[in-house]
Amino acid sequence: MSMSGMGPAFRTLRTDRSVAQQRLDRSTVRRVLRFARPHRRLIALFLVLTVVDAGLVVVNPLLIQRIIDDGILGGDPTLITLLALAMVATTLVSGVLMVLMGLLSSRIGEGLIFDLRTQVFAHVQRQSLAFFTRTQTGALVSRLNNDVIGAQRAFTSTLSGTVSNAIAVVVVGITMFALSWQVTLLCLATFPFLFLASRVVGATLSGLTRQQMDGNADLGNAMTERFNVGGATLLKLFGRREDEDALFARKAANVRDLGIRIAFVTRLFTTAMMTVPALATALVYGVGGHLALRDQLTIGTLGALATLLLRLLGPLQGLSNVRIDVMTALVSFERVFEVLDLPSTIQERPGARPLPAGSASLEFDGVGFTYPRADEVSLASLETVARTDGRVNEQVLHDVTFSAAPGEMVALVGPSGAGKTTVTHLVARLYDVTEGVVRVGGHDVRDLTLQSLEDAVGYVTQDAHMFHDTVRANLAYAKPDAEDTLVWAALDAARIGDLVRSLPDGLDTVVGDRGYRLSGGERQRLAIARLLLKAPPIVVLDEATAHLDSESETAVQRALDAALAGRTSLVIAHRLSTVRHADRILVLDGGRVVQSGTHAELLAEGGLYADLYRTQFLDDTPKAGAGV
Ligand SMILES: Nc1ncnc2c1ncn2[C@@H]1O[C@H](COP(=O)(O)OP(=O)(O)OP(=O)(O)O)[C@@H](O)[C@H]1O
Repeated sequence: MSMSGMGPAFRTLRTDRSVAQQRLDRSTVRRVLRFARPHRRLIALFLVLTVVDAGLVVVNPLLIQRIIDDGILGGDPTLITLLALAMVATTLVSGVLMVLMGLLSSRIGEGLIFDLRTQVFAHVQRQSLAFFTRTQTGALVSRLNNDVIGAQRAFTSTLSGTVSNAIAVVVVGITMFALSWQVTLLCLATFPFLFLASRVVGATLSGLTRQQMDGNADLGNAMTERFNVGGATLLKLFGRREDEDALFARKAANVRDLGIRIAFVTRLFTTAMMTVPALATALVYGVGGHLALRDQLTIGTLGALATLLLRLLGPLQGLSNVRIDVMTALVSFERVFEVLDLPSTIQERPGARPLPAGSASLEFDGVGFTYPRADEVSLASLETVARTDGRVNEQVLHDVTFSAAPGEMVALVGPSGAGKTTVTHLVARLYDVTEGVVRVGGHDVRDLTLQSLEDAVGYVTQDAHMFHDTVRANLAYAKPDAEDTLVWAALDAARIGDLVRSLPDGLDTVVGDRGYRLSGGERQRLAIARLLLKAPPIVVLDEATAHLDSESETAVQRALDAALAGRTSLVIAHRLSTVRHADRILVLDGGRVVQSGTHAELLAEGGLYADLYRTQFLDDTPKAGAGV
C-alpha cells in the first residue's frame, strides 16, 4: 500500500488523540458496576464457568504431547485410543460450557439493556417541557437505542473477554513455560508489540466511534425532522429538494468517511494481530526444532507447544481488543449517564402535598417569567448545533397579577407575542415562575404534588395532540378505566359523537398523525371530549384561531360551553362570545397586564382593548353570534 493511501489513517492517529485521550473517569466505571449489581449472581456463575473453560484450554495440547511421546513413540496403541477419547471428552465439555456461557451472557446483557432503557425512558419522561423544546427527538431516540445497546454489547464482551482471556493467557503461558522456558520466552518477546498497537488503536477508535455515533444521530435527526407530515410539507412548499439532498449528502458523507477511517484503523490492527502470532509460530518450530534435534525437547512437547501457541492467540487478541471494547462501552455508558444526570428543572418539593379534590381557584401574584437558558435545560449533544448557548433570555412576563374564583372565567387577549401562551404554561408548572407565585386552590403550585396538580388542570391547545391509536385509546388516556358509555357521553357533550358514530370503525378508528385525518375543529372537539373525561376543576384553553365554518363553529362553541361549565377557566380568547362571557378580561402587551375588567368596562375605557376589539373581535361578530 502506498503512503498516500495510508495518509488519512496516520492523520487519524495524530489528530484524534486529543479526543480519545480524554480519560474516562473512575466514577463512570463505579457507576457501571452499580448497574451490574442486580445481576451479580448470574455474573458470578458466568465467571466460574469462564474459569473452568479457560482451564480446559491446556488439556488437549498436553494430551497431544502424551499421545506423541508415550503413545506413538512409546508404541502403546491402547494409550493412544484412551488419550484420543479423553480429547473428545474435553472438547464436548468445553462445547457445553460455551453454550451455557452464551446463555448467561445474553441474560446478563439483555437485563442490563432493560435496566438502562427503562431508566432513561422514565428519566426523560420526567424532564421539563423546556427540555423537549430544545432537544432533537432523533438524537434522544438514538441514545435510547444505539448507546444503550453499545453499552450492553461491550459490557458482556468485556466481561467474558477480559476474564476468560486473562485466565487462558496465564494458564497457557505457565504451561508453555513449564514445557520449554526458552521457546516460551522467545515467543513472548514478540507480544508487547501487540499491546502497544492495541493501546494506540483503542484510543483512536474510541474517539472515532464517538464521532460516528454523533454523526449517525445527526443523520437520524435529519430524517425524523423531514419525514413527518409537517417537515415534508414545508420542504415541498419551499421547493428545497436539491438543498435538502445536498445537506443530507454532507451528513451522510461524514458518517461514510468516519466508517472508512474506523475500518482502516481496525484492519491495520487486525493485520498486526495476525502477523505477530504467525512469526511466533515460526519461532516455535525453528527454535524448538533445533532443541529437539539436540534432544533437549521431545517431539510431543514441540507439538504441544505449537498447539498451545495457537490457543494463546485468541485470548491474546481478545485481551488487546478488551481495551477497545472497554473504551467503547464506557463511551456508550457515559452518553447514557449524561442523559440520566440531567436534572429536571421542574421537580416536586420534598413534603409536597396533594391538592384537595373539588373546585379550585386560580391566582397569579406578581408573576415574572424568563424562559430558562438552553444550558439549564438541555444537553449540547442532543441539540442540532452541538453547543448550548448560555445567553440569558429576555424577561417575557412582568408582574402579572390576577385571580379567578372557583367557576370563574378569565380571558387573555393581546397582540401576538404578548405572552398569553406563556401565562397558560405556568398554571400546571410546564414552566416555573421566576418571580412571584402561581396559586391553585390557594396553594403555591410548587408546594403541590405534580400528580395532583396535573390532575387538577386540563389543557386544550390549538394543535391538540392525538397518539396514533384508536379514538377510544386516546380518550382513555384521560381516564384509563372509562367505560364506553362514559366515552360516548363525553363525545356527545363535545359535539363529536355523531362524527365518530359515522366512522366505519367507530371508537376503534385510528386517529393521530397517520390515522384518520381530523379537521382542526374536529380535533379540538375530540380534545375537549378527552378533557371532559378527565373532568378537571381548572381548564386552560387556547381557542382555535382558524376560521371554522359556522356549523363547526357552533359545535365547537357548544363543546366549549360544556367543557367550561362550572370550572375555573383561563382562556386565550379569539371569539367575541368568549370575551363577552368572561368574568374578567386581561389585556396583555409586552408581557404586562395593561388593562383588566369586563368587556363592557374595557370598551368604555378605550385603549388597547378597544383597538383589539375593532381589529380582532368585531369582524368575528356574525360567527361568534352563532355560537352564543
Ligand atoms: N420556549 C421559549 N423560549 C424562549 N422564549 C420563548 C419561548 N416560547 C416563547 N418565547 C417568547 O416569549 C414571548 C411570548 O410568547 P407567547 O407564545 O407567550 O406569546 P402569545 O401571546 O401566546 O403569542 P401568540 O398569540 O402569537 O401565540 C415571545 O416573545 C416569544 O418569543
